[in-house]
Amino acid sequence: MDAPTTTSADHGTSGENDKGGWFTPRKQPDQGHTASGEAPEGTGRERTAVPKRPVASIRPVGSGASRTAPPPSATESDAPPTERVAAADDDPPHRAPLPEARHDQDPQHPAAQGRYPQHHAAQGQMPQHEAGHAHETPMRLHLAGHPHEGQGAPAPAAPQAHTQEAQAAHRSQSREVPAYDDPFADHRPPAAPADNASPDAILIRRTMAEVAPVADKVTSYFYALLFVRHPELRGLFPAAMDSQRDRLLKALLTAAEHMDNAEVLTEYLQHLGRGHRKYGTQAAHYPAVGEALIGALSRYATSTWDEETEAAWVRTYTTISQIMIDAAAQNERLAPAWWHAEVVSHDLRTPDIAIITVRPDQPYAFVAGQYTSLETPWWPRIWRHYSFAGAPRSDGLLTFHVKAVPAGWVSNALVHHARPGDVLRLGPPAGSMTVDHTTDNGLLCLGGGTGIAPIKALVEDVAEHGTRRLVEVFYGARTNFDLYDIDTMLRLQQTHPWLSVRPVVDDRAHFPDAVREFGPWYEYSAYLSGPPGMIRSGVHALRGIGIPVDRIRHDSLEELVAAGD
Ligand SMILES: NC(=O)C1=CN([C@@H]2O[C@H](COP(=O)(O)OP(=O)(O)OC[C@H]3O[C@@H](n4cnc5c(N)ncnc54)[C@H](O)[C@@H]3O)[C@@H](O)[C@H]2O)C=CC1
Repeated sequence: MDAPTTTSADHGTSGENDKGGWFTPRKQPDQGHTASGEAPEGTGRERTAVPKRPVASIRPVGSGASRTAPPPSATESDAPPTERVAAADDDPPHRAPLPEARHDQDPQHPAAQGRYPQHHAAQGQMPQHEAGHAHETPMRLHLAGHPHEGQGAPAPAAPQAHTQEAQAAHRSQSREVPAYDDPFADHRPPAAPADNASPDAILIRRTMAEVAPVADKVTSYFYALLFVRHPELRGLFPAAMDSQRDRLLKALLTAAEHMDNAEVLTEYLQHLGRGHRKYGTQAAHYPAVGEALIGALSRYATSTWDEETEAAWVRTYTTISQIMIDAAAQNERLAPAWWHAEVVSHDLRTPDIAIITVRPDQPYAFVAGQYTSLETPWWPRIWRHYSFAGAPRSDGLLTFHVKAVPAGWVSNALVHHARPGDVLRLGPPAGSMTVDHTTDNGLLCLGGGTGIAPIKALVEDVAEHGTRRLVEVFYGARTNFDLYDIDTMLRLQQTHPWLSVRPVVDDRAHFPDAVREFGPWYEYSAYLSGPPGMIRSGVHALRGIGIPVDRIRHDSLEELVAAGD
């Protein structure tokens, strides 16, 4: 997924715990993992030496109370904040009494003569490939409903070892919890009736309703307050605070709004807390963020803000931050905050799509279908999401499919500048679009464009488990040329008799409709990966052919929609 994650955020830094913030986390922060060794910014062919890890990342945490306050963490200096908001240095608003943190409430070119049918899946022989795109072996495509008859099961493969931590992380992610961001974006529950909502939730929602029309102003003011009061935090943010800057604020507000949905919220916040380790976020940063949050809300919710409301926000933010802090602390024992990964191969498949393989500096456990966040040396602190284009490998290498999109900083750097020897940074694996090995349902997979990457991983995962499961892959592209990885998919089809691959060329965005011509799909679980619009129409098409929503998996639409790079 080429979805940006977190150019912003979140994380401030530094805060010394005893500096009079209105909120003091109950647990004192552990020594943080600050971002360090950032490569010089540039757009050219700078080569970057592998930065040294500043701190051993894995260590016991102990109880929160046993942790000690960290030294100031900002190791990078950056441009001063450009956001200026009137009264940014106003006196802080009236503060409600500090609450105790409530730990107990933790809650994818064949040649142009290709004959892939337009708007429906291909049948018959594949056209030959153009020069530079590998083999010319015509391959016969299966017809839906027949490809698996009389075919044997694939040879069992050795089970892939995963670390306890990766498995735990995988288990912990339900469909209801997108990997990042708004946990309710794809499955937004109906708002709890006012009389079922907690008193704090009612006050929180009242504030949210008032500030909604001026959300942009609240966002600007929030960051201005944060950086003016805590300029040391600015270095943890990207040099350019673009449209993604509000992801932290948005996440916090979303969480606050759904405080009554403790189960989903807790899982979301724990993931959010773990994910923020790669930014160098420390427990002591949370008060600064909380102050800015309250400051911005109180400034713009003028007609509804009162002591009671502020107290509700303080309690709510305290709970939110404590869950994130605890989750990050627990994760410190299990995994590094981030990994360095050296580019070992760079295969430019089309003028704007590259298949990039990297070697992490430490073991990197993940589950097929997941994705990671990735930072390049050219654009420090700008992270983007990419899916692993394969199941875990014994040599530990990881592969990504990257399409350079207009104005895409990270994607253009990766496609047009990255070369073997360059060193990237990776965040932890995330995502729940993974194979459920507890059933023997068939897999109906739709991969649009570079969205074919995680679909390939799912196919490899099924192959490694050695079970007889039918896998039907529809590979959508706007032109034949855009089927940049069809060779690989067809080779997999030749190897695995249970696998059927159907390229679907369509430039009118009707790709998902192809599945309607095949089936039936009653005994299948569906997996969707591609542009947001494809996901939406795909879900619609799949539900229309009788696949229940709980058997349809895809990554967070919220993240895909946010993809600008
Ligand atoms: N690189 C990666 O690891 C991953 C990328 N993605 C996402 O996949 C997308 C790939 O973009 P491109 O390769 O430029 O894809 P694209 O825009 O060329 O579209 C790919 C296919 O989806 C169909 N499609 C596009 N919009 C549609 C709509 N609204 N309704 C129905 N069908 C539609 C197209 O007709 C085509 O068949 C990006 O949004 C990326 O974020 C998703 C998962 C992994």
